[in-house]
Amino acid sequence: MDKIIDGKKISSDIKEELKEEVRQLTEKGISVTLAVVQVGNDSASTVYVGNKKKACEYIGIGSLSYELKEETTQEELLSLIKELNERKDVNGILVQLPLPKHIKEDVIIKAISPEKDVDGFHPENVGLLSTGQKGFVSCTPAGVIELLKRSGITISGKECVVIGRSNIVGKPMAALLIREDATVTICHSKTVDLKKVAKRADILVAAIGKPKFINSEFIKEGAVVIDVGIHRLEGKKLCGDVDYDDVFDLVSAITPVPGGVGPMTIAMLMKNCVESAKLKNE
Ligand SMILES: Nc1nc2c(c(=O)[nH]1)N[C@@H](CN(C=O)c1ccc(C(=O)N[C@@H](CCC(=O)O)C(=O)O)cc1)CN2
Repeated sequence: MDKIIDGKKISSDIKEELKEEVRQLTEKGISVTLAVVQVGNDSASTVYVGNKKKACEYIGIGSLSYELKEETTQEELLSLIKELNERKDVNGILVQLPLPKHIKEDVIIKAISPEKDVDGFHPENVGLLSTGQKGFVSCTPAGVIELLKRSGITISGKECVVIGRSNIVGKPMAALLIREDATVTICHSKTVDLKKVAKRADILVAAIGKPKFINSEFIKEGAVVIDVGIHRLEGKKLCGDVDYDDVFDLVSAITPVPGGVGPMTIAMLMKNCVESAKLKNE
């Protein structure tokens, strides 16, 4: 097993597999189309949306692009989603987050048809995951599971600690680890003695949103460390929630930032798009 978990390589393997799958679907007359919606011009979102469209193009997934201005109202966005829900030629809808402050994310997420919710954010899909049923799973945590499995890291029976309880990462991450038969603890800002709890982890998932917050004092020797954070430091260098250099000698495996979990988010989105097209044509 490599010590550095290469998300770039693993995501690129997944994209190759999906390319072949889409080729076979096309032969059967099944097309895959993702509608990509961005409201406003947050620079990071523009990069992510651009990378999603590039991935679609590479795999052979059609993409429809909607670049809406910052002042777009919630009603206008809801009306676009209604139109996309009804379109027979669209099987996936993605609304890039964060949305401008005047638009309620939960209202928008709920408006997307669960069958087209390739982000896995709709409460119906979240409910299916937490009750152990089939549905779309949020791409970042799904990507973490895929990284672990494809790196030969056993999850079953392991003590896993997830730091962060967001609806998009922390909570679905915990549900997925439970589904893989891990023993899971979720920590958050009110956790008493975070270092002590984190040090229990065989697999530690950091999704706190604080640059280089996790140092060697949080790590048990030999732990696997998965860093979900992405922060742009002054001078534009990227780092994660984990102080990579400080923990490196202690861990048995670790995801870098960039090149770890980030690229997996897009690969898993592509996987969900292909899945939704297959389900529609069953
Ligand atoms: N509708 C959604 N919005 C957002 C999601 C999401 O899954 N669905 N997740 C994040 C942003 N995100 C995808 O949209 C995302 C973040 C990071 C990466 C990535 O590949 N990161 C690279 C570094 C890229 C860079 O140079 O900035 C890496 O870690 O190697 C992909 C997707 C919030 N919004």
